[in-house]
Amino acid sequence: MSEALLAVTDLRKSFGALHVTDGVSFDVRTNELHAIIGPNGAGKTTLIHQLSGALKSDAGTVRFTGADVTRLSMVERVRRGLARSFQITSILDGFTVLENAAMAVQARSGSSFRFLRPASKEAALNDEAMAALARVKLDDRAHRRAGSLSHGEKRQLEIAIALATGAKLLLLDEPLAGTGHEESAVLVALMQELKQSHTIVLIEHDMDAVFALADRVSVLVYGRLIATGTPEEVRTHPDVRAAYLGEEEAA
Ligand SMILES: Nc1ncnc2c1ncn2[C@@H]1O[C@H](COP(=O)(O)OP(=O)(O)OP(=O)(O)O)[C@@H](O)[C@H]1O
Repeated sequence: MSEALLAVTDLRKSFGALHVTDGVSFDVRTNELHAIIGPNGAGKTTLIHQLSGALKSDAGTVRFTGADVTRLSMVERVRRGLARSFQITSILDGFTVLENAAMAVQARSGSSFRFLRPASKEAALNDEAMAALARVKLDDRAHRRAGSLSHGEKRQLEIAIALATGAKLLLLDEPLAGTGHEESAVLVALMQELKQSHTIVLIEHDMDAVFALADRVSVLVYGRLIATGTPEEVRTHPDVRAAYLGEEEAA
């Protein structure tokens, strides 16, 4: 767990006069779960968009597997294994769960299945898609319409879609938002398991989940990282307690 899979240096993004990402530098090591926390409006989602390529950075660099990807599009970053778990809106409700995952495999592999005849091509796509669904424990829902899934299951499907793209690093933006207690427990267990094989950058407001899952935590406040460390280091950091975790934690 030492090599940096993702290295972010002095990243910047402004909207008008508002410096939303204000010189952010951090790295994510292979096979770590790195959580980014911060108060509402701190700039977490903007940062994730800059990492995924959904938003162009004004300045700074993003390096992934040693290569500079700062100017690459989102599609090119996904091809290299940097995938954001897409919002629920990107799930195609009218298609089955399996078809949704298979489309992600196809988007990634394009040419790699070209030599197969159509029937075996479809079988190969479906095998990979089923493997991704099995990873998120949705294989028993494979033939249901995606629109019939519960909210939590849709979150699982989003993660399966990211896995099906062949992601090495998963960018997860508030996967627990809007989930109930049971759904949230399923997703936490899933992330616990996924971090054995994947590197994960997690944005999450649920602090119990963050402190249970994260190897390291970075704290973003007004577009700047005020601390990066183990959950314990961050929890006891005086600036973090003052700026973010609040009086009840500091008491
Ligand atoms: N496209 C945009 N144009 C103008 N301002 C924006 C834009 N996107 C984000 N902002 C502003 O940037 C700031 C950071 O927003 P962002 O959504 O990145 O924060 P966040 O930490 O993810 O917040 P939350 O925890 O509430 O999801 C906010 O003040 C927001 O209003």
